Amino acid sequence: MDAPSLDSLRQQIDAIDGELHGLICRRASLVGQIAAAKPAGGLSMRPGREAQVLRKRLAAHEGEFPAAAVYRMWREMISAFALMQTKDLKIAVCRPADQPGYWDIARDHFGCQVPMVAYESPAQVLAEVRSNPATIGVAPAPIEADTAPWWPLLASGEQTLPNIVARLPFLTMPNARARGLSALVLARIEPEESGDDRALVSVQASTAISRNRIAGALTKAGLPAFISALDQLMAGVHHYLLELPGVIADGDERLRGLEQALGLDRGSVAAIGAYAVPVGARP
Ligand SMILES: C=C(O[C@@H]1C=C(C(=O)O)C=C[C@H]1O)C(=O)O
Repeated sequence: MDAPSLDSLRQQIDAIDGELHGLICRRASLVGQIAAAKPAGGLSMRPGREAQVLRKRLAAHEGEFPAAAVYRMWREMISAFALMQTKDLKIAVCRPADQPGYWDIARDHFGCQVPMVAYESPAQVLAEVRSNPATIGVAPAPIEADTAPWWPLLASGEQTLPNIVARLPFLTMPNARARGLSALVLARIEPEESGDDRALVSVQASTAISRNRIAGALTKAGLPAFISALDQLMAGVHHYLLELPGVIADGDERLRGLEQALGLDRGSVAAIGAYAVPVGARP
């Protein structure tokens, strides 16, 4: 049998494009119905649900077409749908002059439609998020070498403070600048379960606490063992950032138990968010 002509192959591609486009429009109208059922005002974004949708696509993917391209296409759709639901959605990105990679990370996640604005420091990003409930922040993920960590600012419990709701990149894009960078997403919504998550708990103390003591206190409070514990000293106060499996709400009584087990005042321990565990690098 003769190989099909280029014309006929292109006709098949045209037919597929028509179907794909039609399906995207159908998806959009379902998102419209979901949006109508959500409470008015505030952010429509559901980071846990988004992570589930993306994990499902990546797990089901096979063939030569790159998984990263599938991922990027879904991110573009989901972000456009998020903007359809929250018209004044905006992304405030901490993109220091010498770190352009954070811009790529944000754009790979939030796509080409949602307005993005660059700021020099995490404190500026936080201020933007606090001044507008429809602004989402992107700030460098904490590292111990940081001399002015931003995450302790999330622990005061004030009304306009956001939560950490995602970690980026969820999937590393092959052509992103500065691969290896990680960022956290800040938004004024509660973190939600995706099925594989890390809760972030901040502990403030006037004296140093050993990792062993933290581990013992977590057990005593009925909390799971920490996966990592970052230790930062700022203005004479020790700040610990604990990563625990799952999602922990700020009102969780076990956090009060942790304060007691560590002999700390009420308010010294705070849940500052959670993120869906990224799938990492895939071709
Ligand atoms: C459609 C929804 O709104 C947003 C868009 C999503 C999508 O396009 O799949 C998923 C989660 C939300 O961020 C939803 O809440 O399900």
